[in-house]
Amino acid sequence: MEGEGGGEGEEEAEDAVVLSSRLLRGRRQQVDVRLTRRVLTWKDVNKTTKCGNVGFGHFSGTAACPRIQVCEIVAVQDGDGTHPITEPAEGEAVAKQHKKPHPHAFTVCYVRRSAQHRWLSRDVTFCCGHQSLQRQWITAVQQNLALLSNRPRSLLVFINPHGGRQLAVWIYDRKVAPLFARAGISADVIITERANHARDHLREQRGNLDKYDGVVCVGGDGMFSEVLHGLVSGTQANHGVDQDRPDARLVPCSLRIGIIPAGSTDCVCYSTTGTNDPVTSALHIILGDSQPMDVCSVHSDAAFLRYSVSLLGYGFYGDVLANSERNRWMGPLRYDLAGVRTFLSHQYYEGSVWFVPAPETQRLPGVREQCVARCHVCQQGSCSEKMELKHLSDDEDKFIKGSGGEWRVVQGKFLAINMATMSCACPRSPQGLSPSAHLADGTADLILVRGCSRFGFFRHLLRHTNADDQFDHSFVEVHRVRRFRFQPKNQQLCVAPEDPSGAEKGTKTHTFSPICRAGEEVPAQSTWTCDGEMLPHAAIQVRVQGKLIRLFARGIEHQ
Ligand SMILES: Nc1ncnc2c1ncn2[C@@H]1O[C@H](COP(=O)(O)OP(=O)(O)OP(=O)(O)O)[C@@H](O)[C@H]1O
Repeated sequence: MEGEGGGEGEEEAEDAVVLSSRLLRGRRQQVDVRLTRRVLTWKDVNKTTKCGNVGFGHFSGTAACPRIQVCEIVAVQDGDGTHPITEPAEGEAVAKQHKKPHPHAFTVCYVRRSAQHRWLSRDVTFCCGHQSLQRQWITAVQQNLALLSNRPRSLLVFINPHGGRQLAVWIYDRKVAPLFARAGISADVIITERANHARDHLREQRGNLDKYDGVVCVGGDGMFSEVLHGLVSGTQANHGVDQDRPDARLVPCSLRIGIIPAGSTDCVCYSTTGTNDPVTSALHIILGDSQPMDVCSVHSDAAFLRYSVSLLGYGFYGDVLANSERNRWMGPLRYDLAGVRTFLSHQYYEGSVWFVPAPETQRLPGVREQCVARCHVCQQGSCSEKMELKHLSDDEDKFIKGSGGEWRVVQGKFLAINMATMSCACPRSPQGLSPSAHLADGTADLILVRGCSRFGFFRHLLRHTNADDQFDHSFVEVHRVRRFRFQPKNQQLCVAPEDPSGAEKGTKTHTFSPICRAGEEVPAQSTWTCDGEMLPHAAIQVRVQGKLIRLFARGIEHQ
């Protein structure tokens, strides 16, 4: 990450003062302003507060001595910052417009943290005594910013005008484009005209994407999935990798992906930034952070089906999606309706689940340690990302062949089989489906919900929305896995059990519900939901591909 020094000498260089002047902050406040390679800071000359003696880089910012990390500066420009993107209060904006700008002012736009992981862009304006000093300051800050090599300069942006509440174009034009422009990012924008437009464009143009530093999708998880498929498939095609082979080691994508949330769920965005706020996401993109992410490749016996980064769900979640697709016209409300219907049907499905567990060194789910920014679990083996990927894959093979790594099997009747490659947090479930799942540790969490009472299942679901442990039920088991297979028991006549133990043994046939009556034939197979898209196969095999993509995101910061 930018701003992290190497040796002592380098740290000293980063703390050496690049420029220091007495300026006016706004119109009246006299401040001493200092710029190092890492930090811009200032202190009120009329206040006696000590801001650190040697170099401003060593004190933490206070109200009296604010401090901005250079790597969190969005832009510097001349003028007094009457820019609409900082969204000042209405009266403030009007008042500012009527003020005559100071002739030698310059404004620094930077990231400020707000509650619940939201980032805001804020301006601070300094006024210089003469033009040459103003130019000196602007040039010095710009030169510092130019050293931040991770920042994107050129982006390809796809906007889905039909996602979520159909506000994607408005969100991009009003909240994101002005920030990109201010940060000096050029963007080629494509408003999609049909489903899979973005995916097909990325595949077809895969030879012409070198001019971009990344691809941004403005939409929901479905839109992200399109971009993911376009980039991953294109990369494999470029490298001659046959993605139909379930054992193929996929080549990581070189382009990073940015997500501007404008969908119904925005789970990928929420799980990687901690919020679903377009301005926050735009700022993550501008700062050029990199969050590696695991991707699951999903195959049927015959061929490649899809990639997944969040939830593969069979049974409950598969049925919710199938039911909700019929009511797309209802918008996000369709998920509530489908959720209630599916819950009331209380349907379970029989089959066999095989999995290769992750090595014991990798923490098991249940330990509520969240994946956070610069997560030490995901950073294990801190060589280059490509080396790390090779490392993981080699380990994986040894592990699978080795004594502790054989496939394990669980058979039974399941209300839900979920495989979460990330926490799957979203505004409705802030902890997510698997709160301690990691974004880039090469594993996924397999959550098996066996037959249980309707009340028990309700309690389990309810715990997704609060801080209680949703795995703390006798009918839920969780495994951290690297590979997974599912085979449904075909044409099984399923009967909802009153007694969960009866369900486990498959003996009890008494039913309790007017919705699912005794002896009523229910479909023997559910469908899979793969990151919100339906899969037409019940029998699948899945492999976690470690750190296959990178997002423009920092991960969730401690607050
Ligand atoms: N121009 C378009 N017309 C119709 N469908 C589109 C278009 N562009 C993209 N799509 C498809 O729309 C689907 C839904 O889009 P998106 O994910 O943006 O919104 P959402 O489904 O409301 O949100 P979420 O996936 O977060 O629940 C995606 O599967 C995408 O392939």
